[in-house]
Amino acid sequence: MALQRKKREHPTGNADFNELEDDAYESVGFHDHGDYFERKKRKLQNQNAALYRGMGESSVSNIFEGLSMAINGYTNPSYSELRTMIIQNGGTFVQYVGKKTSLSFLICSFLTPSKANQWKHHKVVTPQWIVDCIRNQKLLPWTNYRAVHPVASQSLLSFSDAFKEVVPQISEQHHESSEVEDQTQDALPSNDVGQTETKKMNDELPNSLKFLSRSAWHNYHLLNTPNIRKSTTQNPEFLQKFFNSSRLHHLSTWKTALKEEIQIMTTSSGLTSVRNVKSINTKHFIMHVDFDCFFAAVSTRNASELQLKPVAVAHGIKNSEIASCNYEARKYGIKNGMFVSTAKSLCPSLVLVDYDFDAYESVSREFYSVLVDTPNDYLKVISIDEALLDLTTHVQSFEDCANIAESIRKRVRTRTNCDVSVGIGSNVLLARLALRKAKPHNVFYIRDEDAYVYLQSLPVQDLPGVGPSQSSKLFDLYNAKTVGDLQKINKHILQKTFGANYGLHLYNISRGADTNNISNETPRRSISVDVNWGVRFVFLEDAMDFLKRLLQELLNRMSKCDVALHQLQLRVLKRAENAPFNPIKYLGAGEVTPLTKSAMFTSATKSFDILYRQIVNLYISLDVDPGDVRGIGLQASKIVKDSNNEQSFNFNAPLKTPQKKILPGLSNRQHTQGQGQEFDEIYEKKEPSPTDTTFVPSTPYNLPSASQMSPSVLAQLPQSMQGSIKRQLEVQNKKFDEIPSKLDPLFLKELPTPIRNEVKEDHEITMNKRIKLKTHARPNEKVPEETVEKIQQQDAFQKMLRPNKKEKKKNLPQVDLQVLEELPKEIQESVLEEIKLSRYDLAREVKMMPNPVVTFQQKQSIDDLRELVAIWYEKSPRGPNSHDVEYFSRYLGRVVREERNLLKVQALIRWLQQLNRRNKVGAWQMAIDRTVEAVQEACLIRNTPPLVLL
Ligand SMILES: Nc1ccn([C@H]2C[C@H](O)[C@@H](COP(=O)(O)OP(=O)(O)OP(=O)(O)O)O2)c(=O)n1
Ligand SMILES: [Mg+2]
Ligand SMILES: [Mg+2]
Repeated sequence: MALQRKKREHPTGNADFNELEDDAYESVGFHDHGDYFERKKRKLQNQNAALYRGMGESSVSNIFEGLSMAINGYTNPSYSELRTMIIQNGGTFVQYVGKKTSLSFLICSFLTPSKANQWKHHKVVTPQWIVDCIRNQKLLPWTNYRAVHPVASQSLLSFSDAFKEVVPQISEQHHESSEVEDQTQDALPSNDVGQTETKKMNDELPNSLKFLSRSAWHNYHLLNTPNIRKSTTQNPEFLQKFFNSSRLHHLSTWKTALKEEIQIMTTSSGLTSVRNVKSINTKHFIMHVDFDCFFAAVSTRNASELQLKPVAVAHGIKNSEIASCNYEARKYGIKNGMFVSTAKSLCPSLVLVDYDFDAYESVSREFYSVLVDTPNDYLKVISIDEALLDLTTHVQSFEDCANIAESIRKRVRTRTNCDVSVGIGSNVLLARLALRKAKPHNVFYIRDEDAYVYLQSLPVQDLPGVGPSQSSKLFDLYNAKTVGDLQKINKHILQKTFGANYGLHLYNISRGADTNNISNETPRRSISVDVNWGVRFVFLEDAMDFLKRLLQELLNRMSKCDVALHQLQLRVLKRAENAPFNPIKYLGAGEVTPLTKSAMFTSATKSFDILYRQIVNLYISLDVDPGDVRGIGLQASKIVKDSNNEQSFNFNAPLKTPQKKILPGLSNRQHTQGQGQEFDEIYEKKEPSPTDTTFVPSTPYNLPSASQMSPSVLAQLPQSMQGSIKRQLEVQNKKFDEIPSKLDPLFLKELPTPIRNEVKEDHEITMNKRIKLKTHARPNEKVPEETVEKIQQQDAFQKMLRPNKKEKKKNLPQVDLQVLEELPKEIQESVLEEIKLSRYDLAREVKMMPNPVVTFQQKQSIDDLRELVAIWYEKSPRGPNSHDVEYFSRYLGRVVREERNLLKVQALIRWLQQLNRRNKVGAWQMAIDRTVEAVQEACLIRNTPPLVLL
């Protein structure tokens, strides 16, 4: 092909940029980056002009003639090589893209998801297209070189469809739907992103993506498919839709609502009189009522032809779970919770039906109204389809109970067209075991005298609280498979093996004895929001964005209950090591490792800003790669009524025992709302250990535990302060005149290390001096232990009000309580404000909300700052100027102290570390060390734990 040699016009006109050249090539100090961009722009324009001017000699072909092209991001070949190739082969190079429509091609290796979205209707090709076109001397089909994959030609799943995944309204259409799902699965990047492939991809990646982990990288690709993206946490409407479509969320919300309603109904109608049956000697008659295959039965209640066929309720696609299947389906071995694909392999004619949440709710209402109309001593909501009734004062025998049960069954059947089964026994355990036998469509009771023998044939796992680990231990150690085998094991041996309490529990339940009282309601102690489906992040910012939305949801729920929290737990499900990137369940969590981290707040809070800041810290300290997050949740615990901040919150009953401590306590297991059940199982409902807990001083007066409060000191305080402190002490349920003998070790343990050390040190140093002074003891005289302890306690409290050395330097007001008391109230308050500030910097946190954003070279977003840093690094290959390092370190320090944005600081330092990872330039490493040092200093000043930088 003959090479065309002709002079072409500069696309931006024939402007000569020579006169601008003087300063365009000067070296640039880091602090001058504002100018840097302007000069860079001019420099490039000059280079383009030069290229066009000299084209007469260097033009090699006209294959790109008439095409305008721009380059975006990091490319290989480089930006300038590509630019030369385009121009030399007849193309028009567009440096700054104004209107996308006038551009023929955008050349780039990768686009960020948002840019990919912006460019989805344009021709975006990889640099390889330019290279190959030139190599072949013709325009090759660009579609083979797409950098942005088109919105899939496959049928799209709308967001809600992705939850429904298919919409077979009692139909055989699921075959169609499986196809949709299969295509979606095809669109998923394969689980195994091979090393070579990763390397190849990395070579072409722009800097912002180069350092992504394999899992984040995988998610990046996954999320490039718009219909998948819509179904994940990346969708701003995700949470709302998730909760609307989540069966577990519905189940838990219904339960809470039902409990409240039933309590109101039974109290107002006077039907429930649990007090009548208090006596432990009374023989009880307990009834356990539960719908047979609830969802499946409700969904088919008006389709009699389906009732004889095997039917299951599920979202429809093969990797979704069966929520409920009818008893026809169970004949094939199908069970609730099984994957659709497994169920279909067991029974190919299985009919899948969709969820009908409204119908479940209305059927449940009918059911509960039947129960409320049944005379009873106590009615306990177990779930939407299940309840316990205590009939003790209304019946004489099991036969009476069975008659009532039959009547309940009949009435429910008439009203709902669905069946319930009923189990009866003298305690909850026996009623529950009887229910199992009664199912489906029946009533069964176990008399006390028959219980021992009846239980013998049951497998040990049928007993409540006997899980796989206990049953395998029983089998391994004692060859015990059935309850009969268990009955033969000596009580003491059981206690030795399983601990005193659980051993005794096993011994009792194997004999049908159950000490659980039906009316034992545990007060609600926590509220949580958890999401374990559709969670896919690429960048840290994705996780943070989502956590913001999750926190808002948690606060909405808390506000409905009118509570504030003392403890916040961040729960993360991390992809288990070696678990595939694509779990079997579509966008599910797959095999995960649960991680938790908690923050304690000494005074209850519901402030978005305070909580969000802690969440950022908690997330950072968990140090999970965003690409590996498969589930994420927040739990508010140690909740208190917001209005008076004094009582433990309880939905169901008046407060039994006020919480002993505000500080990390030893409360019992927790109840949760929301998507919590599954999470709680995963997290084993355990209280966080102190090492998992960050202590966040958020109380206006950061009290030592109540045990350290001296009444005489309290009495000296101004009225306003006394009131507040007393209220806090009341919550701690301590009498003011109680002075324990020792400093509370738990309190010390929960303080952040620097503060704990300070408190300890202070004690040690001052102890001798003060004790001698206070007791007027002679140098060698031994002061009684008791006196020493008392003085120590008073010191601990006084210390709070005493400015430390740093504060003295800052000329903060010294506190003289008598003077303070005499001051006008406003001034008192402002002085106290200062004290607070000096002690834990809390006042500043509250006053400064929202924190001022500290800008740097007029930039404030992490992305912009990263770009600046990248240019800085690129421009200083042998190391940065020391002034620039100082300048940057000071800036980061301010971000910690003023903007209080640890996330930003962490992102920037990590970014620098990443930039330097490849070349390992010593001078840069020193610069990084210096910035880290500056940041840690700032953390110290701010009194926050040191930043985790790995
Ligand atoms: N992990 C769970 C537990 C329950 N459910 C829903 C579907 C059930 O239909 C309903 C009631 O739960 P049951 O345990 O009572 O199960 P079924 O009523 O379906 O069957 P059974 O006849 O064994 O009670 O709650 C669910 O979707 N997911
Ligand atoms: Mg049921
Ligand atoms: Mg049930």
